[in-house]
Amino acid sequence: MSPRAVVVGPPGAGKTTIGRLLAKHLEVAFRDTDDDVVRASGRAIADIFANDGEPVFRAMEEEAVATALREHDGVLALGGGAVLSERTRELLAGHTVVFLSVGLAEGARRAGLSTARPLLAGVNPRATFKALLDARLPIYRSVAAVEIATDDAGPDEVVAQVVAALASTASS
Ligand SMILES: Nc1ncnc2c1ncn2[C@@H]1O[C@H](COP(=O)(O)OP(=O)(O)O)[C@@H](O)[C@H]1O
Ligand SMILES: O=C(O)C1=C[C@@H](OP(=O)(O)O)[C@@H](O)[C@H](O)C1
Ligand SMILES: [Mg+2]
Repeated sequence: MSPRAVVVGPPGAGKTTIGRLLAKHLEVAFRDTDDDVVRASGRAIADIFANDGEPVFRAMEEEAVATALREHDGVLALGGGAVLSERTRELLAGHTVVFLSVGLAEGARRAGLSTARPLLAGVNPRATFKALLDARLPIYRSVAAVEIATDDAGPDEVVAQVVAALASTASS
C-alpha cells in the first residue's frame, strides 16, 4: 500500500488545502500528518513546540509520517518541516512526492502570523520564513518528482496542475 501522492512544501504552500481537494478529485481519502500528531498526542502543535520543544515535535512527526506512508493509500500531506528528517527523506524515496512551492511574499501572507504555526510566531516572521525557504528549497526538490508553483494560481487551478503533472509522471 502506498499513497497516491505525498504533498510537501513550506507552510502556506497549500499542502493541506490542495491535498484535500486532490483527494476529493481522485476520490480517495485524505490524511495530514499534522492532524495525526495532534490526535496521537492529544495536544495542539503549538503546545508541543512551546512546552517540549521542536525536537520532540519532530520525533512525533517522524513516527506519524512513517506510519502514514505504511497505512495510507490516498493523498497524504506532510507538515512543512517533515522533510528535515533524514529517515523521512529515505522513506519518501519510491513514493510519488509533489512539491508545492510558494514565494516569500505570498507564502508569508498565506501562513500569516498564526500562532498555530509556532515556527513563524517569533519577532520577525518574514525573516524566519525567508531563512526557512532558503534552507529547505533544495530539500523539497530532492524528494519530489513534481514541482508546482502556487503563487499565482487558485486552489482549483493548482489541483488541475498537480493532476496533469501526475498523469505525465505516470506515463513517462
Ligand atoms: N493556491 C492558493 N491560492 C490562494 N490561497 C491558498 C492557496 N493554497 C492555500 N491557500 C490558503 O493559504 C492558507 C494556508 O494553506 P494550507 O493548506 O494550510 O497550507 P500548508 O498546509 O501548506 O501550510 C489557507 O488559508 C489556504 O486557504
Ligand atoms: O514548516 C514547519 O516546520 C511546520 C509546518 C506546520 O505544518 P504546515 O506546513 O502544514 O503549516 C507544522 O507541521 C508545524 O507548525 C511545523
Ligand atoms: Mg498543512
